[in-house]
Amino acid sequence: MTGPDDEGHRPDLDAEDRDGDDLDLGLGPGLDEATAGDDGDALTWRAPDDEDSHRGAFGDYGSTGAGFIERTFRERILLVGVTLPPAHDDDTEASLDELELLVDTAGADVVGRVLQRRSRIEPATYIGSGKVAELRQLADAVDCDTVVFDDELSPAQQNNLEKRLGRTAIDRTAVILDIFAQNASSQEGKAQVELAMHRYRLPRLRGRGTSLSQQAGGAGGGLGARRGPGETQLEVDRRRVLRRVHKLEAELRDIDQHRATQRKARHRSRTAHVALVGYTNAGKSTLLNRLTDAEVHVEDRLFATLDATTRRLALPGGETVFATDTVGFVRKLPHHLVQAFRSTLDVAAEADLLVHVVDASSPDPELQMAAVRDVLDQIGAGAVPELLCVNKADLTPEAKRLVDRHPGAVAVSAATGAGIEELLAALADRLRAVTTVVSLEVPFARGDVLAEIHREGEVLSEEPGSAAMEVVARLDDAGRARLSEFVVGP
Ligand SMILES: Nc1nc2c(ncn2[C@@H]2O[C@H](COP(=O)(O)OP(=O)(O)OP(=O)(O)O)[C@@H](O)[C@H]2O)c(=O)[nH]1
Ligand SMILES: [Mg+2]
Repeated sequence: MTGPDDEGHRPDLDAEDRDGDDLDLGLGPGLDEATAGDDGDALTWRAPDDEDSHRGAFGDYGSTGAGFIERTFRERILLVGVTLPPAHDDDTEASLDELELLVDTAGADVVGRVLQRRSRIEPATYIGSGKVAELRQLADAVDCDTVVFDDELSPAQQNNLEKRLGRTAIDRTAVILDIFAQNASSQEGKAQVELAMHRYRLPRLRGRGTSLSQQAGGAGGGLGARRGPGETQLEVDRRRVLRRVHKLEAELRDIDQHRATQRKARHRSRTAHVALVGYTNAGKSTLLNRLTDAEVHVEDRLFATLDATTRRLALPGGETVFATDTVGFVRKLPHHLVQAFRSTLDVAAEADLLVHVVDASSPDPELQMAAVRDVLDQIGAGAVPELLCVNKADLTPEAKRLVDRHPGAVAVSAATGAGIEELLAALADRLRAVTTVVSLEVPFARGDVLAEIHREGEVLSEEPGSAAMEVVARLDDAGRARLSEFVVGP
């Protein structure tokens, strides 16, 4: 989001056709309704060539990361949190601590925070109107550029707050989207983030000021930006964003198809698949690097990883599994991101086992674990068996306490390597429990059956016995049933 102009106001705040409540389109419906109208537009509207670049409708965040937070200077930010029953102020403070870390990661400075205890959210302004006036005074006094609210603001709330505060008001979602935009590096990651940003911004598009054609200057003012008869600038803007949304959706569908083909190949090989999941900064990438030669980028930064990396991992006993590192979770992970990152997150839903990595040194590991399970439920991975891996045991004795409280959990330090052998042994054990390893005896003459076992499952060992070939293989229930006459043991 752009910073204030010289008078300390965003230009679009003064646009007369901005009436917040009229613009409250809601997130999903706003998109659908506009989507429906977009097909007709295709006849009268030709995109200028530059539309294909990553230059998004609101700036260049596709490639340079410029998102919601100004990057030419460090914005001064005020945080606002509301305590709703049954939560306590401590919970709000903890959430604001995390928001402060997010804002810092996005590259801005927090200059103060404001808390309000309420029985419910004020529909028009999120906080009470007296509090808004107080907030305005404080914002003026500390000369802040932007106010960040800890929960998602509706487009109307955001609009009303900006009018009354005389400065940019954004929410936690925008901050997280901003960080994702800065960190995306692969083509897929960039497309996913840009899509999430557009979907988030679409219902928040405003009449003037933020006009795309005005912002894009000469390049964007081409044929496509011309208004049709009776069409407002806002409609033109929406149309353009929707075109971009559709293009990104198509691009991601292609990538997803490619991914599905890879998945099918892995599935055919019947090799078990383990996904590393967990809160952001828990040490998932460090752990994958420790377990394999993945060389995934590791950083003491939130959301360092946005792409899934898969590597083969050898377990004690000789079998090999696939292990995938993936994007970290956070409390109140924006719904738009979860949707846009669907194909990346599917890895968890399709895994045979999740290794849930938790940072024992974080302020509240149990809360982070709960947040991770929330997101897992959201992405359809709630029922996948989980092995809890308590990481950063080198930093705190809390790791041992967590393991005691969670039977089956393993404490490790991905950084030092302590506990890794125990983790691998536990992994092998748990995988044995979720897929079936069976022993078979196949007459030497039945090469066809041997071939079938190789096709159906993963052969772990194959040795000639006295009377027949002795095979140990991982099979699913159906394969086991088909080959039952050769099965001699579990
Ligand atoms: N002391 C200590 N630090 C660790 C350990 N594991 C990871 N770290 C550090 O924690 C930070 C985050 O590690 P990552 O592996 O990037 O964490 P991640 O879960 O992949 O994080 P995101 O990809 O951002 O979600 C880095 O600075 C790591 O060096 C550990 O066992 N002990
Ligand atoms: Mg990572």
